[in-house]
Order: sequence, then C-alpha cells, then structure tokens
Amino acid sequence: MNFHILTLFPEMIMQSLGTSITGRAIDKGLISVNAINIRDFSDDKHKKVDDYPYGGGAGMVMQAEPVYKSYGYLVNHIKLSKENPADFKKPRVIYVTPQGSIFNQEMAKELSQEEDLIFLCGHYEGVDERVLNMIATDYISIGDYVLTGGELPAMVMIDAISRLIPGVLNNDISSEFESLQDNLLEYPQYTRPEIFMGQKVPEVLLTGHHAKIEAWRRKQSILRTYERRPDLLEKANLTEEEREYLTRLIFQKNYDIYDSK
Ligand SMILES: C[S@@+](CC[C@H](N)C(=O)[O-])C[C@H]1O[C@@H](n2cnc3c(N)ncnc32)[C@H](O)[C@@H]1O
Repeated sequence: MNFHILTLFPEMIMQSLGTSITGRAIDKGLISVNAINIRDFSDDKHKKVDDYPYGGGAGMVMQAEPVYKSYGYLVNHIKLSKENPADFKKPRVIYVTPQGSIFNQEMAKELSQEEDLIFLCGHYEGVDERVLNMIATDYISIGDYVLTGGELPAMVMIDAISRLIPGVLNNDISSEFESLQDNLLEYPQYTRPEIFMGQKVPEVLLTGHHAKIEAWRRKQSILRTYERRPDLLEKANLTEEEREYLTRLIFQKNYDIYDSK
C-alpha cells in the first residue's frame, strides 16, 4: 500500500511514520510513505503558498495553484511507478478536514483495500475551495475539534490503515478480536505478574480452558461496551443469550440507581 501526502511539512510525516511499527512496515516494503512538499510547487520567489481570503476574515488560505501543481506531479509519479501502465487508476484524494465524515475503524478497513491513497493536508484557514472541487474525492475528519494542520489527522489515518495490512503486525489481527470490531470494545488484557499490588489476574485466564476464556472475554466485551460506549451496542451483533445478558446489566444498573436513592 502506498501513502502519498501533499503537505507543507513533509519532515513531520516522515519523522513520525518512520518509527516503530509503521517504520518497520516501510523497511519491509509492506507500505510506502511519500510526502510531497506543496511549497516546492509555488512560483512565488519567496515560496509563498497562502494569501488573504476574499471577502475578508481572519487567517490565510492555501492557494489553489501550488496544491494543483503538486497533485499533478504526484499523479504522474504514481503513473510512472506502475510496471504495467494499464494498472494505473487515479487514486482517491482525501482532504483531511474538520468538515468531513468522522473517521472510524470501518473506514480504515475500507481504505486499506486501496493500492494508492493521497492525503491533502490543509493549514492556516484551509485550502481554496476551487482546487478541492477539482481533486478531492473524500472529505474526512478525525473528530469534532479543530487542529492547526492536517498532518496529524493524515498520520492518524495512515497508522490505523497500515495496521490492517497483512504482515504489518506480528499477529494477524483479522482473526483476532480487537476494539470496535463488530461494534464492541475489547475485553480487559493482563500480562505477568499474576499479582500486581494485591490485584490478581482473573482466575479463568489461568485455566488454559479456551472455551471458558472465550466466553468470559465475550461477556467482558459486552460489559465494557455497555459501560464506556453504550452507543455502539445498537449495531453490535449479539446472540439471543447475549441480549439477555445485556438486559440484565441494564436492569441491574437501573436497580442500583433506584436502590441508592
Ligand atoms: C485550522 S484548520 C482550518 C479549519 C477551517 N477554517 C474550518 O473551519 O473548517 C487547518 C487544517 O487543519 C486540518 N484539520 C484541522 N482539524 C481537523 C480535523 N478535526 N480533522 C481533519 N483535519 C483537520 C485541515 O486540513 C484544515 O485545513
């Protein structure tokens, strides 16, 4: 999978994604990260890429021209990198913006199927709308807050997508349960020592009895999701028995509230 990032701060991207798990994935050739500096495509003698907004208002806006030129250069580069030109199709261009759909695990899974992805990182007050109309295919936000630039959102997304690519993690997570899969949070995890400051690891995890461990983990997942993200449960795929367990949890909570009054 090839990630391409149009940014004013390529060093920020390369430094961060070049370390830890994504760094190893780059070294192994499982992913590639190519950050293009939009400033290199400015015709201005001072390499300026922003200007005042038409109509007035605070802040500056990234100009259309350098963004469009950097995009053209990048698409050409991607085209030339294909051994067979017939394999080339224009990659999706994700403009990371607080005005986009909120990124989630399902989107990460869907995007991990692409061969190439382009991320456009805005700065200042954003990017001239006209170039967005021409090149952006997706508008994605990482949450309802405003950051100073699109580099962190692009990296958040690239990290989440990368770990879904086979071989990036040591274990294959497609067969492992983890948070947000099936709209449930992951069960609690423990490692050695068996007792930490008087707290013991739940007995069942020491039995080696796989079916019992699975059953315990599933219940813990439901309980945890109920306690921390009850909004997810509506879409969770629960059995009849699990629904009854959930009803008992809800009943118990209501009872506790009533009882404590
Ligand atoms: C200060 S923000 C501009 C916000 C813009 N004035 C608005 O109200 O939509 C600068 C850049 O940071 C990025 N950004 C900020 N918050 C983001 C978020 N929550 N998700 C994704 N990108 C974000 C975008 O690329 C944006 O162009």
